[in-house]
Amino acid sequence: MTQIKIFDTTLRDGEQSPGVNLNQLEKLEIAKQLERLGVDVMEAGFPASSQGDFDAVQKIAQTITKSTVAALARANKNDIDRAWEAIKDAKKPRIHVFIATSPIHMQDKLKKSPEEVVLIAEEMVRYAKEKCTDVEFSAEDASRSELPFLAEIIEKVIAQGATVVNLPDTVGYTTPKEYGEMFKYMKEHVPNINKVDLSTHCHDDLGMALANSIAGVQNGATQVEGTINGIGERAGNVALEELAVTFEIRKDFYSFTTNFILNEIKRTSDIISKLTGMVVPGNKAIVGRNAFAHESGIHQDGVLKNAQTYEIITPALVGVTSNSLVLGKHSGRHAFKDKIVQLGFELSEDKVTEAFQNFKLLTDRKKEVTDDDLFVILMDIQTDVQTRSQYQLEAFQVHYHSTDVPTAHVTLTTPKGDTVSKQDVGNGSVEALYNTIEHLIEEKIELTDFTLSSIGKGKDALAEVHVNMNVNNQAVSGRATAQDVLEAAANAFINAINRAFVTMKK
Ligand SMILES: CC(=O)SCCNC(=O)CCNC(=O)[C@H](O)C(C)(C)COP(=O)(O)OP(=O)(O)OC[C@H]1O[C@@H](n2cnc3c(N)ncnc32)[C@H](O)[C@@H]1OP(=O)(O)O
Ligand SMILES: CC(C)C(=O)C(=O)O
Repeated sequence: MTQIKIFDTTLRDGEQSPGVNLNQLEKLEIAKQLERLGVDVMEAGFPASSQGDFDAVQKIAQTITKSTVAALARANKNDIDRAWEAIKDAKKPRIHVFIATSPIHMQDKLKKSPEEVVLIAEEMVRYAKEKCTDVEFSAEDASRSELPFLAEIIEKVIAQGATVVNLPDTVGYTTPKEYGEMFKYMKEHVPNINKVDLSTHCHDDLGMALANSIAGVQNGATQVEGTINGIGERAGNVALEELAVTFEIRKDFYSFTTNFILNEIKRTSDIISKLTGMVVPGNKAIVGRNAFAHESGIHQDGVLKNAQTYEIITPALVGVTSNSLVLGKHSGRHAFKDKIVQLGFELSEDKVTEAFQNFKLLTDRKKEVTDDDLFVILMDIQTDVQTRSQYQLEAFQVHYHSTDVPTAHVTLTTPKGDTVSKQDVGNGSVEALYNTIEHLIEEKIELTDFTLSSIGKGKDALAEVHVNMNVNNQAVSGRATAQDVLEAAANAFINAINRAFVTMKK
C-alpha cells in the first residue's frame, strides 16, 4: 500500500465558495476537527487577503500540533512575508507559493512572459525557503500549461528548495487520462522530481475531480489536495472523504491508503456544513442524508436478508450512528457532561453551564432531544461568543393572516444596553421581521441568500437558518437554530449583523 498524504484546503479553497464567510472561532473549530480526522496538512488560509484571515491562520498555527499548517501566498514578497508571519509559530509550518503557468493565465492575467514567470517562481520559492523549510510550489492552471514549460519551471523550483510541487486542474477542465499523463510526463522529464512530493489539486467543474485525483496518484502523485464535502471555488474541489473511502472500500483494486480516521468523517462533514451554511445534498456520496437510506421494497428486502446486497459501505465506517434519543427533561449535569465528551466537544466549565441551560430550555419545548439537537447547541456555544455583547433579540411577535399584510413587532437590546422596539410590514412573515429589525438597527442591509433546513426529523425538529447579506456593503453571513422557524430567522439575521460589527471594529 502506498501512503497518500492528504492536504485539506477546506479553510482556504473551501472558504472561496460563494457566500462562505467564516470567523476566527469557526475556522479554529474546523481546524481542530480536521486534525482529529487525520489530515496530514491543512491549508489554514491566505493571510495576505485580509487581517481577519491572517488572525485566523495565526490562531490555527498556534493551536494545531499534529498536522502541518500551510498558508497560501502569491509569488510576491509581501504575500510570503504575511504567510510566514501568520504560521511561524506552528509546529510544522508550510508556505504555499503559487503562480500560473498556462499561456492564457500568463499572458492575459499576469501579463508576464513565460521567462518572467520562471524567474519570479524561482526567486519567490528561494525567498520562502529562507524563512520556512517546507515550501510548496503550485503551478496554477497546470493542466492547461505546455508540458515542456511545466517541466522546466518544476525543475527550477526544486533547485530552489521546493519540497512539494502541486499541479492543479484549476478550472476542472482535464480528463483522468490527460491528468495522469501530465504526472507521468513530469516523472519522466524532470530530473529531480523524486526529491519532492508531487500533488494533485482537482476542481469539479466537469464532475471529474475524484477520477482525476485518482489518475494523479496512479501516475506518481503522493499528495492529494481537496476539501471536505467538496466545497470550494465554483463547482468545488475533490471531496476528500470520497477519496479516502474509495481507497478503503476498493483496497482490492487500489493500492493506496490515507491517514484519515474514517469514523470522524461524518462529524467533520456536519461541522463544516453547519459553519459554512453549505447544506450537503441528500444524495451526496459518503455523507449525504440518503447515502445509507434504502427506500424501495426490493432493496429493503435485500438489505434485511444481507445488508451487503445493497450496502457497500457500513454507516459506522464513516461515523454515521443511529440518531438515538439521549438525554431528557430529567437528565442531570453529569450525564450531560458525559454526552459532551461522547459528541467530541471540549468545553470550559462556563460553556458547559451555558450549554446545559440551553439544553434544559429545549427539553421544556421538545419531547425528544437527540444527538443532532445537542450537537447544534454545543456548536453554537463553541463558536458564537464574539457576538454576545452586540444586538440581542428580546422579543418579537408576527401577525400573519392569509388576507392581511404580514406585520412584525420586534424588541432588541442594543450594544449600549438600550431596549428599542418597532413595528413594520413585509410581503411575508420573514420579510416583515427583517424589515423591522433593519429599521431598528438603521444600517444599510441587503439580504442576498436565505436557507432554511431542519435538524433531525418530525414536527418538533429544530429549524436552522443561514443567511448571507451585505451590511454597509460588507459581505457577511449569519446562522441560528431555534425550535421556531421565525425565531431562527430573526436570530440568524441579528447574528449576521453582529458579525459585521465585530469585523468592522477590527
Ligand atoms: C486558483 C486560486 O484559488 S488562487 C487563490 C484565490 N484566492 C483569493 O483570491 C483570495 C481572496 N483575494 C483577495 O483578497 C485579493 O484578491 C488579494 C488581497 C489577494 C489581492 O487583491 P488586489 O491587490 O486588490 O488584487 P486583485 O485581486 O484585484 O488582482 C490580483 C493581482 O495579483 C496578481 N496575481 C495573481 N496571481 C498571482 C500570483 N500567483 N503571483 C503573483 N501575482 C499574482 C494579478 O496579476 C493581479 O495583479 P495586478 O494588480 O498587477 O493586475
Ligand atoms: C492556488 C492553487 C493551488 C489553486 O487553488 C488552484 O489552482 O485551484
